[in-house]
Amino acid sequence: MSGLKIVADANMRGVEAVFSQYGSVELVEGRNLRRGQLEGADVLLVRSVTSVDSSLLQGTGVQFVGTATSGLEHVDQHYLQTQGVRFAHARGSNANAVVEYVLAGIAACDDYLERLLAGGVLGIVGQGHVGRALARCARQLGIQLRCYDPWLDAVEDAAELDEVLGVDVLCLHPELTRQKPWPSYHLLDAARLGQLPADSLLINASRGAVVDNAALLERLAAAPGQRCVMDVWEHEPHLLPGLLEQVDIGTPHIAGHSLDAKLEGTRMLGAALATAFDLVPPESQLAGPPVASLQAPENLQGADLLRWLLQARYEIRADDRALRDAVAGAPGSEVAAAFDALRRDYPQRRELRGSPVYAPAAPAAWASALGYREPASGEG
Ligand SMILES: NC(=O)c1ccc[n+]([C@@H]2O[C@H](COP(=O)([O-])OP(=O)(O)OC[C@H]3O[C@@H](n4cnc5c(N)ncnc54)[C@H](O)[C@@H]3O)[C@@H](O)[C@H]2O)c1
Ligand SMILES: O=C(O)[C@H](O)[C@H](O)COP(=O)(O)O
Repeated sequence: MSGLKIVADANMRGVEAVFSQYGSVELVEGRNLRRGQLEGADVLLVRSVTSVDSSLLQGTGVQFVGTATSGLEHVDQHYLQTQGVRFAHARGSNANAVVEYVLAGIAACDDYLERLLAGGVLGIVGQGHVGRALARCARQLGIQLRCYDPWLDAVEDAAELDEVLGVDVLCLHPELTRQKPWPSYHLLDAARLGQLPADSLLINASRGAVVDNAALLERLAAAPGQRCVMDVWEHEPHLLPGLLEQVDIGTPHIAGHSLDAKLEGTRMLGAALATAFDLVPPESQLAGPPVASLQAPENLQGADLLRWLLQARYEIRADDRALRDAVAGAPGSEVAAAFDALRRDYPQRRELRGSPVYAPAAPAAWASALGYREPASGEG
């Protein structure tokens, strides 16, 4: 079956290259997608900003929904199932991008990188694609870990939540769920925020509502030594007034937005559509342009060298500045549009993983931890 009508979020990299072999591709703005725009559509491809449920799909002919994301709470999967609509997601496509974001955040905040390399402890909540990838990388860097994911039977470096809250750097990577007995919604409420060591770093790159944002604002006011990196916000694209000013680094939900991750998400959906409709696999290989090799400064070693490597491809402070500049002085009603615009027009970011890097002073384990490689001879 081909000649499909495919409606896709315009912010899905490579979507025309992959999907035009299966039919016509119409690009739409995902945040405000309405049922009327799905007239005649067979396939709907979304990102996290589109709620996919009966109010969007009822009465349409959509037979396949794909989301180029890991988080799935914007999709009513039960409704899709009852309607016989096939569903695909892109879990794992952006895991490494988030890992690189988290490490860049740690490296950019005070001396947390030094603390972790000197025996400090990294806590990870959630051991799915992102949490496991972060744990694997941290182990290879020699960092001590405490991991918590009560939904899984086997977790390496497992610890109870109370112990995980007591670490130097706490990273949140659960999916957003209200399901009992272990909901992640408001997992960090006022009481649990109060359990964090007063000089610890909290990083949330999962979903905003995993942390009670009002309680976080109070915590940051009451514990001036508490550091915080926030990529996701409760009720985004709206921000709780005053919260951005209190966090050390704030970004507009772009932790997973490397070009490499976006292309991989599109590729995964193309492969899933081909399987669902028994079509030939996508022809497009969807690789980003080659990246120039990196050469580490010879005078750097230890944490300074690692910090250089972590920031060579991704400057997290630039994303923080862009968000602050965009919302500074903007009336509340314009903050959401500014937040969405930053995501829509996000600059091309490449991953360190797969990059050619010349860093002879780096321990061999770092290359496998971070996934970079030695440049081939003559590679520029
Ligand atoms: N900021 C970004 O750009 C970005 C990028 C990718 C993913 N995400 C978010 O991060 C989440 C994790 O991504 P992933 O790819 O690892 O998803 P995943 O589905 O592979 O893993 C989610 C994990 O969370 C665990 N979990 C659920 N409730 C929990 C709880 N109460 N406590 C601890 N663990 C719990 C699950 O058991 C699962 O192992 C996604 O669901 C998505 O919402 C954000
Ligand atoms: O869940 C995910 O995979 C990420 O949060 C994803 O990057 C969300 O970004 P969006 O789809 O809205 O661009």
